[in-house]
Amino acid sequence: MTAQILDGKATAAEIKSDLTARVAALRERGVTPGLGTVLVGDDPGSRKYVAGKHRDCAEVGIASIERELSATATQDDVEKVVRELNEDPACTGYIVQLPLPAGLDENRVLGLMDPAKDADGLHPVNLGRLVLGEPAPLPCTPNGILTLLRRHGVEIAGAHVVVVGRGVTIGRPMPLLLTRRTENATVTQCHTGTHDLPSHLRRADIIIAAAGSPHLIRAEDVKPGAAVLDVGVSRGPDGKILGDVHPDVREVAAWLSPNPGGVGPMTRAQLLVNVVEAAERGVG
Ligand SMILES: Nc1nc2c(c(=O)[nH]1)N[C@@H](CN(C=O)c1ccc(C(=O)N[C@@H](CCC(=O)O)C(=O)O)cc1)CN2
Repeated sequence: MTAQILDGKATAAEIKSDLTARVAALRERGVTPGLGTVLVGDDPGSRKYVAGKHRDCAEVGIASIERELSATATQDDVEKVVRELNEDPACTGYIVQLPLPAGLDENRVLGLMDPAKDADGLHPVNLGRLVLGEPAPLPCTPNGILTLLRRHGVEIAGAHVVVVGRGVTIGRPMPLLLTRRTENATVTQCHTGTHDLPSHLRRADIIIAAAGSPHLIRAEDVKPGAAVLDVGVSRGPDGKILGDVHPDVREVAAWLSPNPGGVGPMTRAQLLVNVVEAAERGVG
């Protein structure tokens, strides 16, 4: 078996094309959605992701508001920018690029954001709403993964999904989305403390690998016919992306998300969806 590709790049392009029409409709009503980003420090990966977000904005007609702080920025400096974006009427939604440099309190920064402008769905109020099943902006990578599966016709209802990872952007919220009544998946959450990871992986219909551990998921750990989503981003000595999934998995899985070109573009597309939805809510 050779896996079919879960093509994030093509799916994100479809989403962006739909959003372009919705943004044009908003602009006709005098509303220009604006995405703010807060980038702290000089991590090249974070810089690249933020630049990509603004390129996407330009593509669909969303205005960009960029705030950059140096690696020596203090907690107060970051919080000041967050307060400014909370008050800025041109900013419909914004994100604080994670991770923040060591020494800064990420949770405190996220908690200071206006939940109505939280384009990442990572504010504690919005994560709480997700737990309670109330409407909220959804975290971009988990929601992007669901969209990617749905648009390729991969059955989620009744599937046994193994999520590997427990970080705030993917691992924690992913099972919350998958176990909603609209999705009806059964989830096993694994992490660095899990004993005998392969025994869990082998029972999965869908594997979501977000551990940041290069080639952690090997072909022999994957049930033939499973769908495998590679979310991990590590870098080889040449700077190229090394995903969590070994390339041989292609011969066993029925569906595989490439990395790059799979979940990453979907994360960016879902961010735009959150910004446009916030602007649409604003006009009623
Ligand atoms: N505030 C947030 N911080 C972070 C998030 C997040 O959702 N919100 N997720 C990740 C990084 N991320 C978005 O910010 C992100 C990661 C990857 C991509 C992407 O398009 N990747 C490309 C490859 C790019 C490359 O060559 O490096 C791909 O997969 O094709 C976009 C966004 C952590 N921080």
